[in-house]
Amino acid sequence: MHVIEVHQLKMRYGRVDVLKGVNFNVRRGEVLALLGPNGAGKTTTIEILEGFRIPSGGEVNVLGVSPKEGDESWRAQLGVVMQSWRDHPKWKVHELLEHLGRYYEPYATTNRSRPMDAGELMEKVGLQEQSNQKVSSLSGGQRRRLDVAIGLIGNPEILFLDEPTTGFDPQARRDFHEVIRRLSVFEDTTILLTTHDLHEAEKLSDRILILADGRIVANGSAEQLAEQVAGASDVRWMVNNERFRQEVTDAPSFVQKLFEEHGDAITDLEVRKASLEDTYIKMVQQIKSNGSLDDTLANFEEGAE
Ligand SMILES: Nc1ncnc2c1ncn2[C@@H]1O[C@H](COP(=O)(O)OP(=O)(O)OP(=O)(O)O)[C@@H](O)[C@H]1O
Repeated sequence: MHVIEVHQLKMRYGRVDVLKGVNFNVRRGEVLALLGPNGAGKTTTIEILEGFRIPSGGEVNVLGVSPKEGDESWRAQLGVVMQSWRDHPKWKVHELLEHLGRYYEPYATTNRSRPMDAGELMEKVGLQEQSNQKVSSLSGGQRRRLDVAIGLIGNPEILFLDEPTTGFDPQARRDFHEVIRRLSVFEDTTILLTTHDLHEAEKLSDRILILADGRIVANGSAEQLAEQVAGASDVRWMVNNERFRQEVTDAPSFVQKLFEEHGDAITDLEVRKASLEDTYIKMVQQIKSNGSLDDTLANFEEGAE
């Protein structure tokens, strides 16, 4: 079942078309990463799904409801972590979470208890030591952990995270990844996140969408995206102390031919699969220089979930 459906979504600010017809669906329990260069329209897309912006065109459904018509009980099923919040400075961390949690009490269901326990949540996001601290006294990374906790307090069906790990130290990042994995596996929470950290996207998500030039230009797992870009593997080798390097699509047969040709003269052979970063950079560069993707890369939307 699709809990998010986006069809021909368009958004125009003044004379600029930021979204030119975006299509994608998300299944329950899926973790989806939305990637794209600065200004591509990721926040715009997420905020339309949250009901905070009205699109210029197209159809959007979140839990079967058009966000602009979503009522309080619809909203209570969503968790939202926006790009930056600087609110509630005088509240203590645990008081704020308990206070916000009370809003969700009437929306508990047999399948989903609401709210989450504030104490357990603080532990989950690593804020137990700051429980009695005022929000204004938190560091940037601690404040971001609180933002994530605020997004989770209502035990949401769908969690929207806009660059959630900005300012996280490596341990906080790892803890956060664990929280997301557990939510997806044990709570069947659907998660849509934006990030500029491609390792994070690769590690966390079941599926990746790349938004560029107002459209979804890639849609698939990190491996599927790499396969769609020509030269999916990077082969490096040495023959007679001379270094060689080539990008190839079929690494095993290329390496076999190398050995047939040079035999034992080959040293230092290395085959590296294209990383998500390689794929991403290649796709975005191609769009910048051509205004579109090559035919080989185009029409991802045909196969969009
Ligand atoms: N309220 C607005 N009025 C006019 N233009 C806007 C508005 N909000 C966003 N934009 C423009 O729309 C484009 C997309 O912005 P958006 O914040 O959605 O991009 P993004 O992909 O989230 O970028 P980033 O990675 O930098 O966060 C940008 O060019 C931005 O300047």
